[in-house]
Amino acid sequence: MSTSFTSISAVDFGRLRDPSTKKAELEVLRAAVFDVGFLYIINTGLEGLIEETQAELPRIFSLSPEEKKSVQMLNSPHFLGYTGLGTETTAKKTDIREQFDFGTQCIPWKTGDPFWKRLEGPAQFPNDNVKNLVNRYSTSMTNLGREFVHFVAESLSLDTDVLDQFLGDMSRLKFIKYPPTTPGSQGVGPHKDSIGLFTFLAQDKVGGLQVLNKSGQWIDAAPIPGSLVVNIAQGFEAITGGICSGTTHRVIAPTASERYSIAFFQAVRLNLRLEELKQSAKEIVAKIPASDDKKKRTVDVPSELISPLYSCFGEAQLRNRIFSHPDVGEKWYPDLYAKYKEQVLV
Ligand SMILES: O=C(O)CCC(=O)C(=O)O
Ligand SMILES: [Fe+2]
Repeated sequence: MSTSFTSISAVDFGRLRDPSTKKAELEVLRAAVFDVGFLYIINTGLEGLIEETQAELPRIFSLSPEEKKSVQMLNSPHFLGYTGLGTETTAKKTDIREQFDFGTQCIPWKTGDPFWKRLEGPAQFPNDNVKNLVNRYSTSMTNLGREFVHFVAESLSLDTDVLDQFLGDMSRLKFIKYPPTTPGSQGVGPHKDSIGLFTFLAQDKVGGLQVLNKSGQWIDAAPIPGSLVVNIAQGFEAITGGICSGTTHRVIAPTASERYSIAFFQAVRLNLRLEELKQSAKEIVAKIPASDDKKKRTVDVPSELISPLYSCFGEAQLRNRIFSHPDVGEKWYPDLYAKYKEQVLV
């Protein structure tokens, strides 16, 4: 999707919420979502909560190694918990960051449910303060995310709630710390967000986030205090038949001080099947402002979400998680790990 943009637009939620300015701002939103795939949203009303949560991150990451280990992701069949430095690889290089993955509250998997439903379950919290903060932040982001997809639908002159049918139950929230390191190091390597419909990211003041345009240039997504950076994830890519592909991005590791960020991955409904998706997405795809040439374009990076190998989004996402965290995948899903290892994405 990414054209040769050289800057990233800011979409003003205040103007979207005001009937007298909404129409003009929906145009800005439409161009940002459908031509670039990356944008800032400002004036959401969540500036205070974002600031408060950012301010807590240094304290949370300075918990003792024992406290972190007690909530490690390896404990969780839902891929929720703490992962330490150097355990993640993107684009064949080791990422230099540590993370806590949480999930929004949901009805957990029970015996008899489909196997992929086990992706959803309780989060692990190191203490009650973190639990309260995570739940408060997640609730606000869930509401904001729903409001955002309503505006996206309206920007295409579609019914406001047309995208609601794709929303899932358990969104994922990730606290991330990048420690300072040698110049030119990889915080996280070039990637598209695999899980979710859209990602809503709050970065601190340090910088380092970059977005790839179609000419192969890395464009800085410089910090704007109180804003959220929003980008298309592979769920929305699938809904648009690949026309709106996720935009590749990366983080250059900081050199002088820690960098902290908070990523909210908006859930896609796990029981969504490919056939059902194609059918229900038709109306949306027809309205997307792209050339016929672009409409025919297939997705450039293989995506589990639109592969016929997997029965539904839930299975596709489970496969994705198993490979992103092979130690967790092999521990909790040994049979699937062995099966998926043999498959090549088509
Ligand atoms: O930390 C950031 O600014 C971006 C993180 C990111 O892209 C991701 O975790 O998917
Ligand atoms: Fe990302």
